[in-house]
Amino acid sequence: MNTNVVDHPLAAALLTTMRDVRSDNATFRAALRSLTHMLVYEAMRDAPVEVFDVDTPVATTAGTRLANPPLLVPVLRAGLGMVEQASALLPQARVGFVGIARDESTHQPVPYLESLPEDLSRFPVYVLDPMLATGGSMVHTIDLLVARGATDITAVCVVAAPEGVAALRASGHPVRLITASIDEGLNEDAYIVPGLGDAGDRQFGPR
Ligand SMILES: O=P(O)(O)OC[C@H]1O[C@H](OP(=O)(O)OP(=O)(O)O)[C@H](O)[C@@H]1O
Ligand SMILES: O=c1cc[nH]c(=O)[nH]1
Ligand SMILES: [Mg+2]
Repeated sequence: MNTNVVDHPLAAALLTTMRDVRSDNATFRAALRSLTHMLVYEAMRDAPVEVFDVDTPVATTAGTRLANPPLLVPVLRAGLGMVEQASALLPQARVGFVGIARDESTHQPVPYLESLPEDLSRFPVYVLDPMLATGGSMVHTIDLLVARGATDITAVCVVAAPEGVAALRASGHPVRLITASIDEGLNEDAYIVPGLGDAGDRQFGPR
């Protein structure tokens, strides 16, 4: 599995704002939006383009556009804070939704929403979720995508735990990972250390 840790001072500063326990909900959401911009920008670096003629006010020249705009899939709730910025960068992208809430005691993913196109065999798919902890929620999401024919999947996560990276790899699914950090690991509550807490709660308040 290909893993790309975005190494950039601006990304590191935004991640620091998100980690900081003193950042309020609005500050956290704003930093997540800006960091999503950087992660998606990096994730799309090698996206195939097609060339077409475009008329400037002066001449005709070669323009480019994405050959195959992706499907964006935010994992609710926390992934909602990433989708507006990703859509702004990719105005032709379609958006599907998956809702999963981790069980606090078992740490297993509990799915509650699935709204996806029937056939994903034609789309690159970008899954948006700030946190990859045990990997259970991401692997469940990717199971859904693969069942609909997806073969080109990118997980865009702000923070990943080594355990989550290993789970993604072990799933054997066709996925690559873009993240701003691979942290130390998980604590006894399966929270990422040092992490940033509960990314859903920090944007929207406790469930
Ligand atoms: O890798 P895992 O161990 O599955 O944990 C990661 C999941 O936990 C968080 O969601 P959460 O269940 O807290 O739901 P929320 O977004 O509604 O807060 C996060 O946004 C991921 O979806
Ligand atoms: O650290 C963690 C782990 C799971 N979900 C979160 O939001 N944060
Ligand atoms: Mg949460």
